[in-house]
Order: sequence, then structure tokens, then C-alpha cells
Amino acid sequence: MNNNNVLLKVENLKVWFEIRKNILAKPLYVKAVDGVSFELKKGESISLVGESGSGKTTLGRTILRLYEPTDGKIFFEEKDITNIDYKELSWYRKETGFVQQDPFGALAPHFTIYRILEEPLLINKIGTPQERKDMIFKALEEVKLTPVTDFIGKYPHMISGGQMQRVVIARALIMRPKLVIADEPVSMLDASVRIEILELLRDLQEKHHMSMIYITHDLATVRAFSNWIFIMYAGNLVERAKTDELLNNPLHPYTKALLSAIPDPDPQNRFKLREVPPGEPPNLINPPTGCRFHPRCPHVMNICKEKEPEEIEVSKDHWTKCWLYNKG
Ligand SMILES: Nc1ncnc2c1ncn2[C@@H]1O[C@H](COP(=O)(O)OP(=O)(O)OP(=O)(O)O)[C@@H](O)[C@H]1O
Repeated sequence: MNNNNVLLKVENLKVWFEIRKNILAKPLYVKAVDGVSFELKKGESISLVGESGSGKTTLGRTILRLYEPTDGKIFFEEKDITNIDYKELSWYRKETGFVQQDPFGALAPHFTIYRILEEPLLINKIGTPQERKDMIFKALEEVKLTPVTDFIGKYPHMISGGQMQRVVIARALIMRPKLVIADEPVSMLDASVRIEILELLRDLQEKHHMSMIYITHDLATVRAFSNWIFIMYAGNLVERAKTDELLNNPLHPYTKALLSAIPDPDPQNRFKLREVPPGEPPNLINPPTGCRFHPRCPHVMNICKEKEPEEIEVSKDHWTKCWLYNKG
């Protein structure tokens, strides 16, 4: 297979957080990401969906090398970046961008918008003052904060939450990264601006042919957003497929439950019985044996309690990690 088109490759990635009750106690580990593998091609986007605590943020931050991986490998353009040093990390920071959930906490309150956008350019010694000014103006125009001169002298507290998130997006994209990770980018914004911000992100991703991972717990927002949907449960990817395929033909019982939990705009369907599995996501210090979803699964079989299923490709580009489909 020709791998030249692959931007990011993640192989059996594990991120375990060590916790101790006291200094003498045996360490325990929160297995936040526990054996995740996938590839992302150049210019493609993934929506990473799962309940709170399933490990989405940890996976995203580890791909950006903001967290240390415990085991496994991460390749970026075929280069192994799993354990790169400080010098190479600064190269990797230029190739990647991060849009986090909380625009209010992401922007330095004592910097003007101009200075906030100039900061990454100064750190990376990019351009002359005039070239930096041109880049900043262009970045603000792209996120539709115009006329630009109305915004550059303002401080974050002087603009709205939606405008702040546009500044965060402009800062994430100003170095023209090849990969952007957007972690719940609209969940703290007013409902009225959420769609606009998501559309802006998608348009910029397509325009600049960037790859993107969009992290969300809300399947309802992903239909028009990404090429792929990955479903995460308790530190594992339990299903991966192209967006239409996953929404029209979900395989894993957890995906089916998430889909049936989406509010249905059709009043005829409003009173249909929904198949949301009872129970809570598992404790990641001591996850269930076998398939981690088995205590909540309506189709549980004996093998599900005993043995972890392998991820298998059920049809082209459609993978799931479930004994119902594992003929072995
Ligand atoms: N620094 C840390 N130390 C210990 N445990 C952590 C740390 N960061 C995250 N965790 C735990 O790892 C698990 C996965 O957390 P993570 O934030 O990645 O999930 P998530 O799917 O992004 O959830 P949310 O949607 O709530 O952000 C959770 O059990 C969380 O408590």
C-alpha cells in the first residue's frame, strides 16, 4: 500500500495515568487510552465521539504530544514522533494546531488580539514585523473578524465567546498546520453561534486541505462535519467508518445506543422506545474484563465477559471491536 497520503498513524497507543493514595501505596493506573490504532490521510477529517471520560481528550492531547504516551507509536508523515525531544517538538508544534474547549481560558487576558496572534510567530521567529502584520490580518479575515482594525487592539474580555473562539481558531491556523485537533470547540458557546463556528472550522479545513480531528460527545453535530466517525468507549475505539456508513449502518451496540439517543426532530418518532443502555461508563482503573461494554450491552454473550474482542474490518473501511461480528 502507498502510505504517502497518510499524515498520521497511531499504533496501539496507550496512555495510563499513575495515581497513588499515598507515597507508600502501590500505584494504580487510569487506563485513559488503551490500545488505539488508526490512520488519518492528508486533508481528511475524523469526528471522535464518545461519552464523557471515554479518553477522547487524552487521545487528542497525546497525538499533539502535550501528554506523554505510555506505550505504542505515533507517526507523523512517516516520522516517529512518539518520543521526540524538545527541539523536534518545536517543529511538531508548527505542524499541528489545537482548538480547545474553553476559549475563555485559552487566551492570555493581558494580551491584545494582535499580540495573541503574533505570539506563535515570534516564538517561531517567523517573518519581519510587516510580514507578521500581514499574516495576522489575513488570519483574522479568514475567521471573519472584520473589519480587522476593530479587533486587533481589543483584549479578550472585550469580545464575545464566539469571537474569542474565532481568535483561538485564527491562532491555531496561523502557522498553516497540517493537522488540527479541535476538542469540543463549541460546547462552551451559546447555542446560537455553535453551527457558525463549526462551519467555519470545516470550511477552513477544506480550503487549506488540513487534516482534522474533531472531538465531541455529540453525534448530532458530526453529520456534515467529517469524512470519518470514530466511536470511543472506555479507552478503546469500538467502531470506525466513513460518516454516512457509520450513521446509516452502525454495528457496535454502543454506537447504536448513541445514535438512538440523538433527539429526533420528527414528532412521529418522538415517543419511540429508545435503546439507550442503562448503567455508567466503567471505572478505567479497573475496567471490566473481556469487552469493556459488556456490563451495559443488550447482546452480551459469555465470551464478551471473558475475552477482549479484536478490532475487525466487517466491510471495506468499516471496523468494529465486538464479538457479534467476530466469526472466530
Ligand atoms: N491527568 C490525569 N490524571 C489522572 N486521570 C486523568 C487525567 N486526565 C484524564 N484522566 C482520566 O482519564 C479518563 C479519560 O479522560 P478524558 O478527559 O480523556 O475523557 P474525555 O472522553 O475527553 O471526557 P470529557 O468529554 O469529559 O472531556 C477519565 O477517567 C479521566 O478522569
